[in-house]
Amino acid sequence: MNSVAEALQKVLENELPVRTETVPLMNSLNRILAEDIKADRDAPPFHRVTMDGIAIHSTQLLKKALFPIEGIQAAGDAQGRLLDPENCLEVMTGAILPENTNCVIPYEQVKIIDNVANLLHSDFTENQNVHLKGTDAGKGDVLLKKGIFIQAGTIGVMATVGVSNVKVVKPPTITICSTGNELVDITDNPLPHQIRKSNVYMLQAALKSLGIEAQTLHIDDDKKLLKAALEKLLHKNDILLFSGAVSKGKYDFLPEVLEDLGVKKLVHGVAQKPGKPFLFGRRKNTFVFGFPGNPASTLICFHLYFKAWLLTHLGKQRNSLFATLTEDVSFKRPVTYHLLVKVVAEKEKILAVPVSNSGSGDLVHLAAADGFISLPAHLETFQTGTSYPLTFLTQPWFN
Ligand SMILES: Nc1nc2c(c(=O)[nH]1)N[C@H]1C(S)=C(S)[C@@H](COP(=O)(O)OP(=O)(O)OC[C@H]3O[C@@H](n4cnc5c(N)ncnc54)[C@H](O)[C@@H]3O)O[C@H]1N2
Ligand code: MOO
Ligand SMILES: [Mg+2]
Repeated sequence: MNSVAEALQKVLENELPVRTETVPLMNSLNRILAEDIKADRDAPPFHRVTMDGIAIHSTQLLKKALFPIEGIQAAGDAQGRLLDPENCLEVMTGAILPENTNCVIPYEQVKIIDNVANLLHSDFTENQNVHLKGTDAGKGDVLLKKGIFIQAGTIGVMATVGVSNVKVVKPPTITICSTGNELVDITDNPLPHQIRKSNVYMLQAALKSLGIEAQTLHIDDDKKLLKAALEKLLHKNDILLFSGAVSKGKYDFLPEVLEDLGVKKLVHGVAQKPGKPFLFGRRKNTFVFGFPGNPASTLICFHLYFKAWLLTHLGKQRNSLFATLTEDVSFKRPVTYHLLVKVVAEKEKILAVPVSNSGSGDLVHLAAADGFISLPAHLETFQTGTSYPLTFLTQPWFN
């Protein structure tokens, strides 16, 4: 059986062809940037006043404390000029610094009587309270690199350099398929032996938080129906996400039907808990992920294999993160144990507090976890204070 690292490697080495599209700026939120964004001028574009007050020339500070006011430079006014260096101009935050001045003194530190500003002290320096032109970036500098996830701050940067349409990665076409005769829709009243198909909604939500809308389809545990549905799905999609039907049951037809349809199985079975029967295969440029049906197995495999693969090929730089156990854990089987945890920040450490649960079918405690830490297969005891790789379930763009 594959180790987690081997399975991940076998998934990651499959190239996902990437398409791009240009969208209006506001439609780019939660998408991946597909072009570098450069500064169209210096940032800031002019010497920007950062406090409301008076602007003077700093050479006057040693000579005098009284500065007659010549006028006002407001934000939005074209650059004015101080005519007499012994005078001052009132200036407002956001204004361009007037010519012949180089120092801004806030109103709180002057007293104005009869249109003359009296400095309360002389402890000011050149460029004080001035955000100098080009401090943050020069014209032509790359401000945003392709491959980043577009968030509010990123939108702000693009707006400031006048990008109204932006090139982003086009999401792949994905269908999420549930399998199982026990499953009913969420609007149905399940009979005692039935459950609602929660995995479909969970996967749809996980994709949505990556900015991807997916279709859904339910297929009953029937080999012929599954084959007919799959034949169509393989033609219409870049990616198929299945939940269920990948294990050893009499009605777990997915592996066999995929094989019949020429889908090459590259992974089936991983030495991990949960998620042992995880399946990954491809037919040409259509990729199939078979997540084991138990909810925790489905969501953990989604993050560990599918998301890792997708983001890698969409050009997103990925972070690795470790979290420190807050209690001793033992797990005696020689497989990687993905332990659900709450994540707590304490001083410079990220702590992983185990979330007790009754196994991979326990959706209630899955929802209470922030993520999972992966405890290596070659150890049986994991002591308080030791650290392990953390995958977030709740911070979609972090890992
Ligand atoms: N003899 C063996 N039995 C099982 C093995 C094994 O190795 N040998 N593996 C176990 C493991 S581990 C898992 S995980 C499950 C995986 O099973 P399948 O992927 O075949 O999934 P199903 O049998 O169809 O369903 C399992 C479980 O999940 C529930 N489920 C399925 N889809 C949904 C959905 N959309 N929403 C909510 N819940 C769903 C389903 O009702 C079952 O309870 O197999 C073990 N068995
Ligand atoms: O994926 Mo299974 O948990 O190991 O039930
Ligand atoms: Mg099964």
